[in-house]
Amino acid sequence: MTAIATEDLLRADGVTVRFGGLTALDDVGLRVAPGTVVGLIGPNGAGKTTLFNVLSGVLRPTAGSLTWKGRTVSGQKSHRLARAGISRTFQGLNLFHKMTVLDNVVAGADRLARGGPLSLLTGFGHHHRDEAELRDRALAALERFGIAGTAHHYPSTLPYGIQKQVALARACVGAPELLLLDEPASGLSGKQLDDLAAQIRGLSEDMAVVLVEHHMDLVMEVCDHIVVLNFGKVISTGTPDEVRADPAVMQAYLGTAERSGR
Ligand SMILES: Nc1ncnc2c1ncn2[C@@H]1O[C@H](COP(=O)(O)OP(=O)(O)OP(=O)(O)O)[C@@H](O)[C@H]1O
Repeated sequence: MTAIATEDLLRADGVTVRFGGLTALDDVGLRVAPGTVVGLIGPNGAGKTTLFNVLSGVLRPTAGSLTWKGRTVSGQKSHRLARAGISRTFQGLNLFHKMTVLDNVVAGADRLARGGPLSLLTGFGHHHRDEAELRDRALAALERFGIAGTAHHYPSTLPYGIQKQVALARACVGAPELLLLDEPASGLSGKQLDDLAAQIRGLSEDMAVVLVEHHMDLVMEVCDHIVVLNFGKVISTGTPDEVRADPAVMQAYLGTAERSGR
């Protein structure tokens, strides 16, 4: 590990990902300062999910580096990054459907277990005090997200909007310093979207947030800074107003609409 002086919580430099002959990300850089909400946008296939997978350790980039709180963490696996304080949600929610809501959220608190990561799930290094404390934490998280009444239900029996809140509670219960949100607005509408915007701003008081999202109103409302990808390259960065006014961004989205005949 190399320590460097930085005010960024997370920093990605020169990230390139190739899948065979396809370059999904090409020399991409990203910086996330503590307490900020960073939006990652771009047309379908731009590389947003691929970058998320790199930032959360799911995917090892072909080239480039990742720095967390001034230390290089390139190539570290997702459980190590989660333990370090980087948490994420998934487009498909990835809830454990054979576990209750409460147990799903307890699993998210694993990084705080004294017995070490995965001790609660595997029983290895299991600590009874851990279990009681982490259940209390999980219950508090369910209350914070307004879904305490669902604690003993199974996720698949709940409406989609509530399942999304369970996934969010699971991602936040371990007190991460960075939360990666993958399309949190998908499948939501009306008041749910307003509530989500308020929720993201509220979360950013405790942690930095990086948001992949197609819902532009939400992105423009909650983000401090936006990075725009197209065909794997960063084509624009700036405040919501700067990005909105950038002709390159409009062209990227128009180009996509023209290609799909919209
Ligand atoms: N595992 C993979 N193997 C091969 N190609 C992949 C793989 N994952 C992604 N790609 C390709 O990489 C490019 C970027 O995909 P990615 O899913 O990151 O885009 P995206 O911006 O998240 O798109 P969307 O908004 O539709 O979710 C696409 O051309 C995609 O087909």
